[in-house]
Amino acid sequence: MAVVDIPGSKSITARALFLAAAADGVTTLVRPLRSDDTEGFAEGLTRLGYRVGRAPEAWHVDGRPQGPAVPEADVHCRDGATTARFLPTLAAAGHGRYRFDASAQMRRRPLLPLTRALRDLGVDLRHEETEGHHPLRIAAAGVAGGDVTLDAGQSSQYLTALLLLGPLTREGLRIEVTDLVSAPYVDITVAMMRAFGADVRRDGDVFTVPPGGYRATTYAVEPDASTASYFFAAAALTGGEVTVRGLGEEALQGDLRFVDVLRRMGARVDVGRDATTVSGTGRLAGVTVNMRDISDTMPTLAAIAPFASGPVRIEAVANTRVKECDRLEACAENLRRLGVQARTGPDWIEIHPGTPAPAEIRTYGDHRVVMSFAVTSLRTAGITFDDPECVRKTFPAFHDAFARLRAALPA
Ligand SMILES: O=C(O)C1=C[C@@H](OP(=O)(O)O)[C@@H](O)[C@H](O)C1
Ligand SMILES: C=C(OP(=O)(O)O)C(=O)O
Repeated sequence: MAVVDIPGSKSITARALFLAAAADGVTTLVRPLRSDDTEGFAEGLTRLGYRVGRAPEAWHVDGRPQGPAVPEADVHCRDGATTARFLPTLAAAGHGRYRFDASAQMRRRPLLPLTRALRDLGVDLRHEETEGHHPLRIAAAGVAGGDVTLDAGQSSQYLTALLLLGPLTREGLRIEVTDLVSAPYVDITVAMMRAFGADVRRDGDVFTVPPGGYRATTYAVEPDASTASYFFAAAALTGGEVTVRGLGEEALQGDLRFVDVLRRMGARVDVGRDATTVSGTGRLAGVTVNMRDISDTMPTLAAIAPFASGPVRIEAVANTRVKECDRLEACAENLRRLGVQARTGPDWIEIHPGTPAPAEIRTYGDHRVVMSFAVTSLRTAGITFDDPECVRKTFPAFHDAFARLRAALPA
């Protein structure tokens, strides 16, 4: 039996940094995630003139409701889509000239529906090279607010960015959403905005956010539920038992629902008040599952799928093609490298039972490809990675933590 402490949620840390920066007063973030994505977010805030103190257990942010403290800044968002989509939106509410760029990987990822919506709201925003991609420049002069229509069918982060902006506008925002993927992430956003003193109303597809800003607070960051999926999958695969502390009934993150998929496949699952336990039963059934709400866990399921007694089909995950890499193709390609049959369609992947053979996994710089196939390696000797350290994006100490887990699970 293993009891695991998982690092803080990337999504919650990123939102908390935005909210803290925009709030009136000093916010304390307890147990934030320390990883490339969140350090990059904090670094971006520092570039914009915010004071962010990063002590080991807690981060302290001096909020500035009036916006960035510097009239000009050049911000590098690294690989983080939360940074690359939320920070320009925060800057737009201030006054100054700001340039944002990102890594080659993040430059390939889209953000046009968001930048279009910001322009519709009167923001002077220009893409420097390719329309809808980083790098971009903003001549910020505050945002009046008003009505805007948004297609968030490719990424919920566009909607999160606009919602976070709402209280910082002069008149508030009314956002009509025509499509929405990864919906539980929007629930995280709304819950956290409320924790920072803002009001959000939802009536079907319409979100209304009145003006009024945010209040500083002390905010404790939950463990990351997407990261926890590798540890839960490991229990289901090996017949071991894994308890993740700090993720229970009250968890904000939709990705905790991954345990329901494991339960359908045959694992025993107990979601308690403040912890979740998965026990493998030796049974792993095939399953057809719609993962539109929890697609960060698609690679986790794909990586244990060959060990199921029947085919595993994962549907409604077209958006995973515009993540750190094209995850549908990366998963299928790597499964085939292991000698497992896998097929993909526009928004699905189907994996057949098989016995994975040793191979090198092509990671495409995607942390989730590494962490997912590390689970496969619990039952397949000789799996290596061309870039194992890309886990730094969300979990720099993953390999040590996973080695400890391996030692605690049935061989
Ligand atoms: O808002 C967030 O923090 C996130 C939303 C999801 O992205 P999409 O909405 O682009 O699917 C998720 O995949 C990502 O890891 C984090
Ligand atoms: C898609 C991911 O990250 P982001 O979109 O925040 O870069 C992820 O962590 O799986």
